[in-house]
Amino acid sequence: MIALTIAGSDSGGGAGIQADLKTFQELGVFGTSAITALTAQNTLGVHDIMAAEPAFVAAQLHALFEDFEITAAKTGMLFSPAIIDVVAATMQQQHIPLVVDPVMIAKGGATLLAQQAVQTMKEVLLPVATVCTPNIPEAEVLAGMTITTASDVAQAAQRLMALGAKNIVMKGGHLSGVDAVDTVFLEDGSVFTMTTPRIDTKATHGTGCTFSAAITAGLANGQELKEAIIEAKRFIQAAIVHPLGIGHGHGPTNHFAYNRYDCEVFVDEA
Ligand SMILES: Nc1ncnc2c1ncn2[C@@H]1O[C@H](COP(=O)(O)OP(=O)(O)OP(=O)(O)O)[C@@H](O)[C@H]1O
Ligand SMILES: Cc1ncc(COP(=O)(O)O)c(N)n1
Repeated sequence: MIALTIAGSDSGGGAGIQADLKTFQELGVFGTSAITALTAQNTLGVHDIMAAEPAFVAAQLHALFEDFEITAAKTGMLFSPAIIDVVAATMQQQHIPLVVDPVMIAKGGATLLAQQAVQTMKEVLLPVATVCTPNIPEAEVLAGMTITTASDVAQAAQRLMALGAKNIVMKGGHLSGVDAVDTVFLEDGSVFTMTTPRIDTKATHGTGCTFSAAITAGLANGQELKEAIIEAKRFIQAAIVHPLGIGHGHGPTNHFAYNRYDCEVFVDEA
């Protein structure tokens, strides 16, 4: 099976294209990539960004879809309105599941999505998203509201679905509490939460990239969306529980942990 990631390169290897390809590999999927930007980055932060020309992003996508039977794709850092336009136009023509991880700001605070690109993301990318996986700050920006309670989470998810995203995973990594709880809103109206113990660690660089790549790998393998989302939560939990101890800042998660450790994900249907 073949999956595609459309995202930025993280020279430090913990997030972006590198995290996505490692996750695809671990989950038994052949990974292809269209790179939207280069970042000079490590676990301490982003030093510099060089965006790709939108036409070159289009050229990469054309080369991939011309030759490969890609069965699922994901987006990560897209940086500019023009790159989002290219990606949305391409994905509109491809009838495969698309996971949109609406990456905006890196852990260290660097801007990975230009301010003026938020509107483009809402207008052209969310309508082609099979599933969108915002963290709380991203959901606040896209839904245009503050999120503090569970009912805010539900209202924000409804707003993103109204913009065209078919299914939503609201990630709870940025909330407080003893557990890391994600809430999933599916197209058929069903809602469920996924709960794992919150791990007290600094090694959470690229958690969102890894999680969305794992969902994409599951979809590429032909799993049902719900099954792919729950399996992705198991994957990211294993990757956080067993950090690698690399770098001096927010270290990368451990993409090799999944097949070696068994983590429980508690699923609660609302
Ligand atoms: N400390 C933690 N312990 C357990 N699970 C966590 C922790 N932090 C995040 N997660 C889980 O990791 C996944 C990614 O969530 P998160 O909210 O961190 O995404 P993100 O902010 O987009 O990540 P990033 O920007 O680092 O790529 C979610 O399933 C979330 O519940
Ligand atoms: C190329 C790229 N894509 C995504 C992230 C987000 O990951 P994080 O929020 O953990 O910094 C990143 N830092 N770099």
